[in-house]
Amino acid sequence: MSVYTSVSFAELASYLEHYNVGALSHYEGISAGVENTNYFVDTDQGRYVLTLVESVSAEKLPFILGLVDHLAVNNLPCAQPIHLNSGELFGELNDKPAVLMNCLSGAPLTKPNNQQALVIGEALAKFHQLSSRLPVEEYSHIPQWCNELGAKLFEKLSKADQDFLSDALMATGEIDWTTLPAGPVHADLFPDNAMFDGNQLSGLIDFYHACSTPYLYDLCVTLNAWCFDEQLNQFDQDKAQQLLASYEDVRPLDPIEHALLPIMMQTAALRFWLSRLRDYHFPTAGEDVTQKAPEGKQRLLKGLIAGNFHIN
Ligand SMILES: Nc1ncnc2c1ncn2[C@@H]1O[C@H](COP(=O)(O)OP(=O)(O)OP(=O)(O)O)[C@@H](O)[C@H]1O
Ligand SMILES: N[C@@H](CCO)C(=O)O
Repeated sequence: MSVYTSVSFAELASYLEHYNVGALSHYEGISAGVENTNYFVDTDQGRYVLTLVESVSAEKLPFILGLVDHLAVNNLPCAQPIHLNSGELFGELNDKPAVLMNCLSGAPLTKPNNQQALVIGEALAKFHQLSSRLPVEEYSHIPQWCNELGAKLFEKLSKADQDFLSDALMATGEIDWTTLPAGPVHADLFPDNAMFDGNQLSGLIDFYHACSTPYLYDLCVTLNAWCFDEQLNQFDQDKAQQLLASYEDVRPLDPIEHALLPIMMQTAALRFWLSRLRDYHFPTAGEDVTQKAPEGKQRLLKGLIAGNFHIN
């Protein structure tokens, strides 16, 4: 469970008076998630999810929540922010930006099956089509981000990992990102950020990594996360092909995107190896904090570089 910021019943009850959601009856910390503080909130009108945003600053929230609103209004299944009585999409509670969302049915996935991967490929392509109508804001150049974080982590690594990191940074740094179609993307569409009722997608959640960057990067984050089993160290090529095909049924890739798919999968694996190393070596203090193991992403990156994990 990740609860970095504790909230009392009285504090929450008073905060909810800024919304038209009824009176608080019960609340509990959510036993999942890594970066933000989440609570289930029950009122006499229903169940909601409150997020105290720890991972990004309040200045980024108009972009992030504006994107979610745009997707939801255009019928992409996703959690919808509840407006405060003032019309705002977020408020402040215990010095943290606070977002109240509708509570989706179903559960986040741990081990997605092929049908669910197919559903997510289609949803992601629709996401990209819809977001391409929005302006490119909050552009994120992932290789530069990796370089900066890699430099901070370097001295914490073994000699072998230092050499491995240097080679990976050099190889992934060679992509020309300016040629790739880009726009606002989710950037963290792991199975635990998709709520499913059986094989039906009830909604995408956790948009706090959203930024503008190439759509291909977002697709590769998703392919890596849905098709590589970190425990078994297995890349499911069939599942990856199905996810990619369902994506391309909606939004076919450009030839340049096809050509850069393998190296972009390496970039996406590198990005999450580094962020997990950061969380391990520079942990954020909290009451109860979940971490994900960096080794899984490093094994994925090694397999992608060796050419053992690929999509035909
Ligand atoms: N709108 C929602 N409806 C139902 N459950 C939700 C909703 N939003 C979040 N949850 C629950 O809360 C959990 C944690 O949410 P979330 O993934 O956003 O946390 P996080 O700390 O930002 O995650 P991450 O690990 O990706 O950084 C989810 O796994 C899900 O069980
Ligand atoms: N989805 C990320 C954690 C949150 O960004 C990971 O699995 O490392």
